Amino acid sequence: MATKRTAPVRKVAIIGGNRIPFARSNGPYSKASNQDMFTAALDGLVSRFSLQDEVIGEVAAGAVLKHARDFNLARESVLGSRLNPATPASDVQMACGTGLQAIVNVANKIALGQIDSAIAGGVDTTSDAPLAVNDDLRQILVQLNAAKTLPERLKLAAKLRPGHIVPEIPRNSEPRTGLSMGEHAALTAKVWEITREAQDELAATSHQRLGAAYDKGFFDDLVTPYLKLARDQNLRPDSSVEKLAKLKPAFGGPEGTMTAGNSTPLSDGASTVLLATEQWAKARKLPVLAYLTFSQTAAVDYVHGDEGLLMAPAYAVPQMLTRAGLTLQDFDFYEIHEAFASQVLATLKAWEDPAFAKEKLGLDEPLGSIDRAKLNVNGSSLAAGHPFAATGGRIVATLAKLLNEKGSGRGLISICAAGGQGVTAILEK
Ligand SMILES: CC(=O)SCCNC(=O)CCNC(=O)[C@H](O)C(C)(C)COP(=O)(O)OP(=O)(O)OC[C@H]1O[C@@H](n2cnc3c(N)ncnc32)[C@H](O)[C@@H]1OP(=O)(O)O
Repeated sequence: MATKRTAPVRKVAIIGGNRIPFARSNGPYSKASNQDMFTAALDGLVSRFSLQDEVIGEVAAGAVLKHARDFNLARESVLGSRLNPATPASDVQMACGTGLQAIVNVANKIALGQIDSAIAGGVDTTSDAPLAVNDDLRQILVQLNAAKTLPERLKLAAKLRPGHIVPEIPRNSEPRTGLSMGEHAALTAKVWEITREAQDELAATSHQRLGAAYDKGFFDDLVTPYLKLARDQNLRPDSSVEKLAKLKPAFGGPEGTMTAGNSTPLSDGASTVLLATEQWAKARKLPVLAYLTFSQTAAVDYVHGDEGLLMAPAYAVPQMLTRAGLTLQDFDFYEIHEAFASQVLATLKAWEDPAFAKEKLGLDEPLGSIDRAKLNVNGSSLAAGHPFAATGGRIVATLAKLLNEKGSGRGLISICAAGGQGVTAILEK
């Protein structure tokens, strides 16, 4: 492994975060739009850090499922918030990696001296998914709109058929394979021989830890109640391996090991993170929770190759460790997004596997195992839910606070994303 450590030009401080509790799809947020939820998360951050009428260097955010009207989602949310309207904003899209990628984008601008402060995050709703009209109807409507004469319009209107009203519903699947994320993950679970018991144990632990963290007030300054929800709706603190063992397979056929309990639920929610230079924070007497020091993206060829769709972090993390001159064991906390319990376990197994190290990573030795007591210590997506683009902000704010509480140390973030991509980062205190 290389030992050279390349420091950023300016340190990127994480000041804090704010999110709304995550809800289950078609639940309490079913009437809220992406803009409603992201504005609520943003305004909660404004209140928390007294940012009323502040001009922030940039707000970056995204949503995986977006209506056409949300082409400028981040900017519209800024205009709907109490930030100064002179705050510029940009939209980001990297599937489930969107939130973390938005954070990395603005962190890089801070490091390079282009801005001094930023807010980044994401939002998603599967309740208010954008339905599209089918291609034939779209063509007729576009032509109707352009038609100049009544006969032209009548001729086009005569082409309308009852079947045209069937909408195109966005599918939670990969366009190039037609398989859902869950079906892809089930293939990977089989390859890596991930057992049902191991998945259920990870899921139960996630619920128990998230519940305990809420009980001890960990989220009091990270989560703002919204639409009568004070905690993540999916959370079942009394979750147990015995209860989870009773659920029937959801992916991978009748013999499949993946269930509704060890897969993330479809969710709605939004998150934000405040980042800045140390000087900006000092000028406002805002303590720094942690610093974002490294990040990495990677992608795998899941279409033609034998790679699992969600295995890109297995590549991004070793690449990042090499650049940072660190080993997988040099961390106090590991935040691995729980898209599915099987995906977390497959990634951990890949890092332990000598053949994967040699053949896929070109390394003499595997990365090795991690201390599981340090993994997702306050729960993760299986318990909290996973509104796709909002997960990165949830994880960064959680980890920064954990490091601040510890007073020192280092945390690893790993997020898998649709399209065979992965986004990872290192936070340090
Ligand atoms: C990069 C990435 O992040 S990829 C990941 C992207 N995310 C996804 O793909 C989402 C995947 N998830 C899904 O599609 C859906 O949540 C599914 C298909 C797994 C499950 O959907 P549903 O069947 O609607 O789930 P539902 O909430 O009804 O749960 C089914 C049952 O399991 C039970 N259950 C769910 N979780 C638990 C739990 N932790 N403990 C005990 N029981 C549970 C429910 O109570 C329900 O029981 P019931 O049938 O008696 O009412």
